[in-house]
Amino acid sequence: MNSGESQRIGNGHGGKVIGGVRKKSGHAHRKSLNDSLEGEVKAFLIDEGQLHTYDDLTKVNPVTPTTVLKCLQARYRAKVFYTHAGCTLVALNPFQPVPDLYSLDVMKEYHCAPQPQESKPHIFIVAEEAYRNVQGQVEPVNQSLVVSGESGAGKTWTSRCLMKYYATVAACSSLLKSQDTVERIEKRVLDSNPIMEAFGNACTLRNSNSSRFGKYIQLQLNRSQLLVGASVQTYLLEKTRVAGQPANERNFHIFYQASSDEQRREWKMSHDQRFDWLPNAEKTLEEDCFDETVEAMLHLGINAEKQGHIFRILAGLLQLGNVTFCSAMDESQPCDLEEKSKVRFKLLSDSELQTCLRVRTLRAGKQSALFKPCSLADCSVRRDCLAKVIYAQLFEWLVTFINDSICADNSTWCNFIGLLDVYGFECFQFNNLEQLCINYANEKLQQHFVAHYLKAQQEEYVSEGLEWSFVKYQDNQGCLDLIEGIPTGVFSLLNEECLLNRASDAKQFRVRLEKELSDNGSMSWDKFSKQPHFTVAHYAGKVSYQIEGMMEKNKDPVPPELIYLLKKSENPLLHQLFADRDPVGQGTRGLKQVVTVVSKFKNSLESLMKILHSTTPHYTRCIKPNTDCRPLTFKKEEVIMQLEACGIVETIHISAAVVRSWLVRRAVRRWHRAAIVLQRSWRKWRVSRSPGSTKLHYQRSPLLYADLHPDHKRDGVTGLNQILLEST
Ligand SMILES: Nc1ncnc2c1ncn2[C@@H]1O[C@H](COP(=O)(O)OP(=O)(O)OP(=O)(O)O)[C@@H](O)[C@H]1O
Repeated sequence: MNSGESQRIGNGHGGKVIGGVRKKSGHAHRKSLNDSLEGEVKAFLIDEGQLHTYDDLTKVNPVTPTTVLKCLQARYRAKVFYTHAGCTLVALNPFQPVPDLYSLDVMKEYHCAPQPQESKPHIFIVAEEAYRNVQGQVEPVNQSLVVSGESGAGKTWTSRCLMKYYATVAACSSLLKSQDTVERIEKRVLDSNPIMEAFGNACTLRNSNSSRFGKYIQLQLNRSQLLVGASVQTYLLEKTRVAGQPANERNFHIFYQASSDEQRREWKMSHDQRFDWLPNAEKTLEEDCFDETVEAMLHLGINAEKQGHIFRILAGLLQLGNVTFCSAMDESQPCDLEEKSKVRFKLLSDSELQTCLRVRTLRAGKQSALFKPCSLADCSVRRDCLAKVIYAQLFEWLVTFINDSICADNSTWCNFIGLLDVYGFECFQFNNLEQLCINYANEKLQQHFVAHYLKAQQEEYVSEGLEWSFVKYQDNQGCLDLIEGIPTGVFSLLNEECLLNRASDAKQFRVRLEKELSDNGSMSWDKFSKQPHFTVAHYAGKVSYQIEGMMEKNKDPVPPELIYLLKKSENPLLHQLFADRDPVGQGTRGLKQVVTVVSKFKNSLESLMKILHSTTPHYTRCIKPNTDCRPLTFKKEEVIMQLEACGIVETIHISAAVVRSWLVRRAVRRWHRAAIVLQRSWRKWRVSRSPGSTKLHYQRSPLLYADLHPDHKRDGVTGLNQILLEST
């Protein structure tokens, strides 16, 4: 997401840009690649011809960064892009279409397979497992598919595949009498994608179709497990992009889609007018498909009239971006508008807009008001602020509209499968509030992963009376306390600072942080840095955050006079977007009702975590094999950094420990005996599957049966209440 105006480390070519944090020096990476090319590792790697056959990394022995990397590399070379890593599916991005990998036939194959987990690793296994869990009604019935990875790794692609899978296997409409495609709910659910991507994605240095927001999509299923609706929740749209794009990047796709020659004619804009907020317009991307966006909008009920309002707003924003200011001759007067800025904004009264951008209104009581000319810099800030607030509100309106169009009535659905597509860890040369929020979200998800899978599994074995040799895992609670702790976490202190009726002072805030948080092991400071900053040791690596500008970003103030102006717009949609907005309730210094960016983000993340905790999660880690997005190119250094950042080796260790240390080594004998009983009384068992394990639940203790049939062979173990099987 946004790194402000800061320059990013590397440019997508140098290999230092971080989505999954690059936490080690080059030297350290070389070391981790070569550390153990001896003994067991050497012996394992000797049979290079076989490495691509390891479809589950828990079968690799020994599990080291080198062995895991080599297997993935061999599979990639063999054009095998999915590999299990215990409870996680690793998806390597091929960066080119792979014929028949996601075809209808392949979907059917996985959907109809008696044991899908025995088929080749594929994202459809994850999809099918989740789907069968819903059918099996084993608690928790609702499912979450968590897709993570750095920018360009393939999260959006994966989410789209998953949605298409459910829209196919859980299709409801074939049962309906209406053949009208507009009516088809699954089509409408899929149509939400091009709209959200047009308005929320942009071409960045790392990905030509980068999602600039996080999203959680709930696919709603009825009692017969048919898709009857969906809802979308979005997080942290990078709205700063609308009013300024990092060098060599672009604005949101929709601006390019809607400013073709044909569209310009319609909006009465000259075909050669240049827009400051439309950089790199000469680049034509696959994503610039206006017709698809418009068609999807129509399907979802955004009719031609509403579309007209939307596109007029977008055209107005581009015009606004061309407004520039220069100092007035007389300093006591408002700044002048540059000559080229005298275009008409068309959405608001021109004279009122020009006043609002250049003159601050200070209210003293209800009646009297003082007018103060803004500085040159302030004028630009107000212009950008106007654009950001309009675009963010428009995006929110679209999401609400989409939800109204695809969400099923509460009485018609009973379970859901949620797809979470979130941004990976970010670490740029300069990091600010956006990165802190994103990295905080990743810490929460990592904790969820650890808590759900690792901790829960260890506890489960203990409660089942099974022998378990504990595997160490990294607990990131300390880091979370540092960020979200009340009253002395970074977020709380930041909010406190923002509520004080005084101008923000980065140095002062830095001193406050040091005073309150110096005993937290996850926080540190570079004593030689001139810029006020703090460094957080995230589970995926250290990230330094600039303090300058952080308070302003957190307050995200919108001058009340801009909101008053927007409320008066003659564009019905723009008017509607701001009709209920209280102009003074937001971002005005000193007011209690200030809702800061971090408190909003923390609240929405807490709701998301609650949902995730109430579901059975399935994790997919997307890996970007090279930073240049080149087809079928595997850069070891790039991959290993991502594997380390998402803790995949640790995950494999634990999954492998689960399988080897007790499933196979100690308790397999008991399972041999129980299996035969299972075959006879299968119907009495309920099966729940997640990658890496299968659980069979029975009302009575499986141990009762364990002694009856001593000679049957399968890999698994009986606990006190469950039988756990190793997935093959
Ligand atoms: N399975 C796949 N097969 C073919 N191409 C793929 C696959 N996955 C990803 N890609 C290619 O990689 C590009 C980047 O993928 P995607 O947009 O899904 O990344 P992302 O992780 O969502 O990135 P961001 O966080 O920036 O949104 C896609 O536009 C597509 O060209």
